[in-house]
Amino acid sequence: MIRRRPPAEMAAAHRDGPVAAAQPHVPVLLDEVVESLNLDGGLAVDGTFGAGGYTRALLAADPALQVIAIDRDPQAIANGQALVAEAGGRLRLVSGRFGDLDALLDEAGEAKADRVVLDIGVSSMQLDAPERGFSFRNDGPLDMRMGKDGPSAADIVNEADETVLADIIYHYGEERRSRAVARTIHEARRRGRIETTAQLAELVASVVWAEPGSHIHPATRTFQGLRIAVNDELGELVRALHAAERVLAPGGRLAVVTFHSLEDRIVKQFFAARSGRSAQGSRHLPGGQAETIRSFRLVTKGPVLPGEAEIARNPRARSAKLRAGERTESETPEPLAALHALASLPEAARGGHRR
Ligand SMILES: C[S@@+](CC[C@H](N)C(=O)[O-])C[C@H]1O[C@@H](n2cnc3c(N)ncnc32)[C@H](O)[C@@H]1O
Repeated sequence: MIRRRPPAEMAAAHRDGPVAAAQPHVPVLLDEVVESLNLDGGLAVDGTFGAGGYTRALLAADPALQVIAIDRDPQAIANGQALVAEAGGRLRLVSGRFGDLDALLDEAGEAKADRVVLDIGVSSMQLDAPERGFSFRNDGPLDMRMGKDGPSAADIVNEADETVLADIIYHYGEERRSRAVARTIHEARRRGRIETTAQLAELVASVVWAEPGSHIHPATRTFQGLRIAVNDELGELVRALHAAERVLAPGGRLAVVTFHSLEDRIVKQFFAARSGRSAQGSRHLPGGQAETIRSFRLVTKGPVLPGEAEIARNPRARSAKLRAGERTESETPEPLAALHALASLPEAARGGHRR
């Protein structure tokens, strides 16, 4: 593995080097991500620019690397302009969704990439800004959109059928009391629109009780479910994995960091199918044999987890998992239908959101 600088030195460059600055979002598994990408010049795509933590480290770790960084949040793009200026022509910042990664690359005049990295989820800046409506800890409008387009959480909470709400909260939030939560919301909205995060958190807390000894707020799972639905987070992830598979040059690498089991299951199954570790996605040949197209070789055999020191420094890292693979020379196989199914709600919920 070509490592241009040892991780400690790289981290120091990341903190103190010419492209270092105060950061509101602490990057998770940073050294592990950079190492898993095995940088060697060419073009890297950071699909989740956020506060620029990964992009900054990639630029610092490999002076020959060009980076295209994507984010769907206009605020992240605006904040990133300072880093674009510092990077001396090596960084292009693109507004868009990582699910459209290949189309965005095409628009930037690039057909292939050598590295793709995704750090799934919300940034601390998004979570901590009450006006973005992601958190029940600070009252704010019930928005939760990472971009500024499409229905907000308030639209879904106030307009979706009760069964659709229950499905979102159950499947994307993994909340066992989903039906009770959906019923309570349905009844409350007859009295008026639910507009703020505190209003919703209070409604949820009236029917979901904190587990004994748990510090988790009773509304955590409901908020997670709504956030995933509002931003189509799992659908975006599935589209991005397939897009990365199409754009990566042979020998190119894909690294993905996830923060909960729904996301990790998708990434794990993708790499398992594409590296031939599971039969999913095998093509059946005449005569009945199955042929698996191995489009990736696993770089990480299992998930890479943060160490105790990182978790102590940054508690948000505690549920992070990194998986990485290297693109082989094989053709790009058919998309994995099973992954799209994993990202979708059951039939009842599809299209059930009345606008
Ligand atoms: C966890 S943060 C990334 C933090 C970044 N790695 C850093 O070190 O600063 C995730 C970012 O990805 C963005 N994002 C989430 N889903 C996206 C999507 N489908 N397309 C583009 N950006 C997305 C969010 O807006 C957020 O800024």
